[in-house]
Amino acid sequence: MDEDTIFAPMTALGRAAISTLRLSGPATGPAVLALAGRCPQPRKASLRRLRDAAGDVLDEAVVIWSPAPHSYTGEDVAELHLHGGRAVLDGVVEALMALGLRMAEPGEFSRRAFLNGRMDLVQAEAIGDLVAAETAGQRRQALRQMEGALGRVYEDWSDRVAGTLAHQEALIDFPDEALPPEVEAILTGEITRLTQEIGAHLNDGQRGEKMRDGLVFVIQGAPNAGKSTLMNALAGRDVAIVSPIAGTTRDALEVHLVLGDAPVTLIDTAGLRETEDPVEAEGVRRARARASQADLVLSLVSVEASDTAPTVRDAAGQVPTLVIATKADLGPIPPGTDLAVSVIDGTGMPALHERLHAFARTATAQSGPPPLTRQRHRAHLQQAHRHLCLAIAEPEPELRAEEMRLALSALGGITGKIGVEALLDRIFADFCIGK
Ligand SMILES: Nc1nc2c(c(=O)[nH]1)N(C=O)[C@@H](CNc1ccc(C(=O)N[C@@H](CCC(=O)O)C(=O)O)cc1)CN2
Ligand SMILES: Nc1nc2c(ncn2[C@@H]2O[C@H](COP(=O)(O)OP(=O)(O)OP(=O)(O)O)[C@@H](O)[C@H]2O)c(=O)[nH]1
Ligand SMILES: [Mg+2]
Repeated sequence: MDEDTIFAPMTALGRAAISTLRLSGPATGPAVLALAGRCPQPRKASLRRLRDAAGDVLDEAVVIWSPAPHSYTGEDVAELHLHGGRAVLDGVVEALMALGLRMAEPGEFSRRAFLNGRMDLVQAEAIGDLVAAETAGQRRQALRQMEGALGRVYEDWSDRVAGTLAHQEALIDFPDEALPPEVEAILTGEITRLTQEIGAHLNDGQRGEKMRDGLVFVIQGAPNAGKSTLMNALAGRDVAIVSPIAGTTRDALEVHLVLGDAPVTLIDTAGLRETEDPVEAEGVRRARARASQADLVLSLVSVEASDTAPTVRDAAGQVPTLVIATKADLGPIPPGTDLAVSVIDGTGMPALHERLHAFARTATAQSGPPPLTRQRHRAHLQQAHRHLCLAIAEPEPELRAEEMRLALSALGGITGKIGVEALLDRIFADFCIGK
């Protein structure tokens, strides 16, 4: 399969100034020769007319030919930068298929780059993240990971476990040799340090995962508290229907915001109350479900209402909650609220913005060593951590070495140096065609 020569559009399909295709694999050179008449100089942009098998001109294109291994995939690669258009693309695709090339699967170019040793899995995942990045914070995190900072952390742990494993095996193989008695203590000390470092990385408040996936803020409160009005004000547009009738919002409505560098999904929900109406009751159920999964609940209490702030705070349970008095223009602020706002006269809105920014900043803070960025890494690290803890507690040298081998293979699976085959489909299937 990797002997195939593949091609795909690199740019999204549709009307655009340029559309690009790339080819990768051993038949790239012959294909360029067939389309462009001759092969251009390596890694120099050259302008060529592309022709189909019948000799009809398809387009003029800037062609870049990069022979292996000096290319993105590490194979022979060519890029065709076309004026494009539907008929041009169709013509080029038809010509390439006739030459025995096939369309690439999503992520197949990057998969080949990985298999050819051009990047490790953590870097490949970072490229996917960079393509998807929507905020400056996500971009910085992905770039840092792409440049290898996170992979190096995992490589370093992997090397250290391998080192202690080698010593552990020496203890097994040469039990009677004159190894200093403190060797065992040194090994245990090193494994303990490793569990502490990995433990601290796992226990980082999910800052990296939250930067990558985005934070979720849920607006909750009694009917008519002003939830939809506040959602519209924070979104800066008219997303949700607002009315003086209690029970207006039924479905949870989402908007995407960028607070500082962090992506945030803000969700407006149905007002919480006991109701006979099955549709509204389902809305209330969904509101509670969303709030229980949130990073932050904005719990709204109208100054007109009789329910008190402490009751509202208790209702939110474990989730961090900001209790906000709404409609501050209509009366005195109830005690126990964190903040009072009025969307009518603007009271408290700058303060609310600041609180939300501060929360997002803290929850995704990027200072210090690179944070954990995805669930896949977390799962491997949890396994490695568990096996290292078992190794510390294990008195039997052979069994201890076995725990360390399991820890090593869990760590190796992160960067892809060990036991990787089964992972590839999962990782690269999420990529775009052409990446
Ligand atoms: N036109 C174009 N833009 C692109 C890409 C691409 O493949 N083509 N990339 C990907 O989709 C990214 C850049 N990644 C790349 C990484 C390495 C090489 C490469 O050919 N490296 C060689 C030669 C380096 C050099 O010219 O100095 C090497 O490392 O040996 C190319 C692209 C983003 N922009
Ligand atoms: N005076 C004043 N009225 C407000 C303010 N915010 C909202 N309202 C009014 O309060 C009423 C209810 O507002 P909504 O935003 O629809 O309330 P809700 O919490 O989404 O209500 P449900 O969707 O029914 O749960 C509307 O008539 C709004 O115009 C405010 O800050 N001051
Ligand atoms: Mg509403």
